[in-house]
Amino acid sequence: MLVTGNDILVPARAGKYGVGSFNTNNMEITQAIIHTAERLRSPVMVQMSEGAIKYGGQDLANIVIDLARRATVPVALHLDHGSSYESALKAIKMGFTSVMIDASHHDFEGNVKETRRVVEAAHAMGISVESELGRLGGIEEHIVVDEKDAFLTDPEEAVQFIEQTGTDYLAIAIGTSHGAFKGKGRPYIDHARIEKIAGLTGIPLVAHGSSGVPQEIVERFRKAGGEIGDAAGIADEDLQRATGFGIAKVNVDTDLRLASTVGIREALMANPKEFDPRKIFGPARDVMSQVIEHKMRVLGSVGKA
Ligand SMILES: O=C(COP(=O)(O)O)NO
Ligand SMILES: [Ca+2]
Ligand code: NA
Ligand SMILES: [Zn+2]
Repeated sequence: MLVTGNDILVPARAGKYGVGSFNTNNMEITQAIIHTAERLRSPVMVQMSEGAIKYGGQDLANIVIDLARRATVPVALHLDHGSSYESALKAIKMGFTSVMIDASHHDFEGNVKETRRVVEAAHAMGISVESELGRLGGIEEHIVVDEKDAFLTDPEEAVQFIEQTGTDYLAIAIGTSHGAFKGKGRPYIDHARIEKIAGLTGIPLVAHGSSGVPQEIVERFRKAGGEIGDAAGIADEDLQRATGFGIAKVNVDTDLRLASTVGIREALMANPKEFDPRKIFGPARDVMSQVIEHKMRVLGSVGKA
């Protein structure tokens, strides 16, 4: 069933488990996310960035909304990294049931102002809101945040920010970053900071940049002709510790990008004569499903629906 982000995340925070929020850009990715959630009886969030909206528009949103409505587990459609009030409102009009306003590149007051505007409008329409305090490293699709500017979330500021905005859930900067190269080897996650913020706040917390970049998938990507440097993601045990404190929404995009590309590359390599798109895009679903299943088991959302 199609539900709001709060319907999924408030129980997750209370139950100290995480729920995957997976980015989609087409039908096959959407099917892999929702069918795997149904198979494992797991709640799930499907998210579209502004880039995905540019790429697939209402067509893609309608695929997600229809699959979500027919799903036998709770599914929310979430706007990832909404960059403005207008973008958030447009997503709500498109049928999204959860929106992020990412105004974390503004100063505190600017972020509060923009976030509160979205919260008031979204709440008036029964939609829940994610906002962000602190700046992730790595590439945010429209904002390049280089290491020196990436600053971690201050726990006391987080309390103030939540009070002044009414945000339903909060993305915090705790050491993760977007993309396939999250720092040398195992990225540093500030568990003490997560524990402190969770201790001072009661709302679901969000971890961005939470792809694990499994080495097995990276190897398969290379073997199937893909080129990638020494890629690294967040370790499973780091995610498990984080969800134990209060991280309830866990964003995953890179793992599905790698998994779907592995499926397609392997299909093309194995059968040079193949030109039936179902035989080329279909295998991507299977590889993505394995990656999604692993993530849901790590987060503890299996059987929670
Ligand atoms: O935070 C993410 C995705 O992060 P990854 O690149 O680690 O999948 N989307 O908002
Ligand atoms: Ca941001
Ligand atoms: Na988001
Ligand atoms: Zn993100």
